[in-house]
This record gives sequence, C-alpha cells and structure tokens, in this order.
Amino acid sequence: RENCLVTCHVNVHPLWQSELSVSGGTRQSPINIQWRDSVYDPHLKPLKIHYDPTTCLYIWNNGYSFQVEFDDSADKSVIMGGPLENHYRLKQFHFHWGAINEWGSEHMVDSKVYPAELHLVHWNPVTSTSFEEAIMENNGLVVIGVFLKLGAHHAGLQKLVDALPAVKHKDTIVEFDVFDPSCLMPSCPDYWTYDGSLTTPPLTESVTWIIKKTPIEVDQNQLEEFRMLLFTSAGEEEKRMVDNFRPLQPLMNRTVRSSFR
Ligand SMILES: NS(=O)(=O)c1ccc(NC(=S)OCCc2ccsc2)cc1
Ligand SMILES: [Zn+2]
Repeated sequence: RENCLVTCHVNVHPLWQSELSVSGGTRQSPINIQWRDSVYDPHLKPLKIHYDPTTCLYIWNNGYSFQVEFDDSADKSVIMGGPLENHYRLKQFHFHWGAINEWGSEHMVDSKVYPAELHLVHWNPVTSTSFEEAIMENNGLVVIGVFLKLGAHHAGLQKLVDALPAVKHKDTIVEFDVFDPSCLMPSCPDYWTYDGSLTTPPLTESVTWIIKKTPIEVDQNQLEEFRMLLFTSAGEEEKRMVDNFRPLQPLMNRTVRSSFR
C-alpha cells in the first residue's frame, strides 16, 4: 500500500516535474515534521492574530492555486508574537491539495499527510518596503500553515468555495470583499515553527514557517470544489488543478521548535 502511494502519485504539473531544489538550498520547504524530534521552546509566545475583514480584496486563480489577496498598504491585518520579533502584514492566502483525500498537504507530521493545507502569507514591513522585496529578504516572510482534514462542513470556508466557479480558469479573478480568514484558524494555539522557503518559485529561503498542530475540518463536497478548478486558461485543453504541492525537502541542519510540551 505504501509502495502504491509512492508509485501511484506522480506529479504532472510542469512546475514540479522539473522540480529542482534551489541549487545549494539549505532551508527548503516543505518538510516532514517528526514530532519526537521537535524541541519545546518555552520562550515561544502565543501567536497574536488581528485580521481586518475589510482588507480582503479579491480571489484569483494564478495557475498554481486559488489565492485571496489583501490590502497590505497599512498595518490592518497583522500577526505578531509567537517566534516573531515584530508584526507582519497579511498579503494573501491560498491552498494546496490532492486529487484524492489520501494526499494533498505540503508539510507532513510523522509522515502523516492531510488532504489539503492552507497557507497565510505575511511580510515584514519593518525590514522591507513591499511584499516583493520581502520575498528576497532573510526572514522577510511568515507563512502560517493549517492542515485540512476530512470531517464536518466548514461554514466559514463555504463562502470561499461558493466563489470558486467564478475563478475556474487560470488568470480569472472575482471580487471578494469582507472575509475574515481567522475563521479558518483552529482554536488550539499549539504550533511548530522552523526556518524554510517558499514552496513554489521563486523558492526563496525567506520564510519563518508556523505550522498549526491541529487541523481544521472540511467536508467532502468542499474538497471536491477545490478539485474542480483548472491549471489551464479558458480555451486551452482542461487540466484539473490537483496535486499542486511540492515534494518533501531535506531537513538538513534545522531544528523544528514546538510551542507546546
Ligand atoms: N506556498 S508558499 O506559501 O510557500 C508561497 C507563498 C508565496 C509565493 N510567491 C508569491 S505570492 O509571489 C508573488 C509574485 C512574486 C513577486 C516577486 S517573485 C514572485 C510562493 C509560494
Ligand atoms: Zn503555499
């Protein structure tokens, strides 16, 4: 069965087919988080999240995932605390998922894979003047990862899911105002944190990852709506947007810290 999973699942998306770790990369993402190897750090503070729902702008299909963009021209939707030395501004969030429920997340926990993973992408306005600049800065970005597991219907997610048919094709966009992504956060405060990279080009090693320990539950219909999206533009031969996750990367000389015992 294990073998089947490995052989059955072959990434076909061109991006990952030519997948090469960043030459000389020493802190690439995603990784498999080995719970027993993570180190409890009592100095880690609780993560503080203040999202202003009116900073939500629109949803679009960028050919890798669907992405919800935020107005990051002021400190309105920010995170602070946790392992962070200052506040970071929310820029966008997106998801990664599989063709079937057996796989889809980018990170794993003790080799357990989830059907999908949410990424909330933030940048450091203290050390950078824009998101694009922060992408190139050491620790210019913070991405919060939340696992999705198959279970109860997620009412907060449904507002997003209802908008997906409008962004079926690559480079389509639809207005999406007043959404508070904190409804997608599990109530459990526990997280792991480690230094890593973006998981799609430019794959820069600029990310402080914060991976929530507890998944959120979504139902089968909601996951299937993700799988109705397309990698391809209107008029092209349709390719379903599934398996848009990067393969695991070597941990190398890194320690994963936990906020909990
Ligand atoms: N999956 S991930 O969260 O690691 C992640 C987040 C952002 C990005 N990249 C983005 S949003 O790039 C925006 C366009 C850009 C600007 C400078 S280089 C690319 C890639 C991967
Ligand atoms: Zn991502």
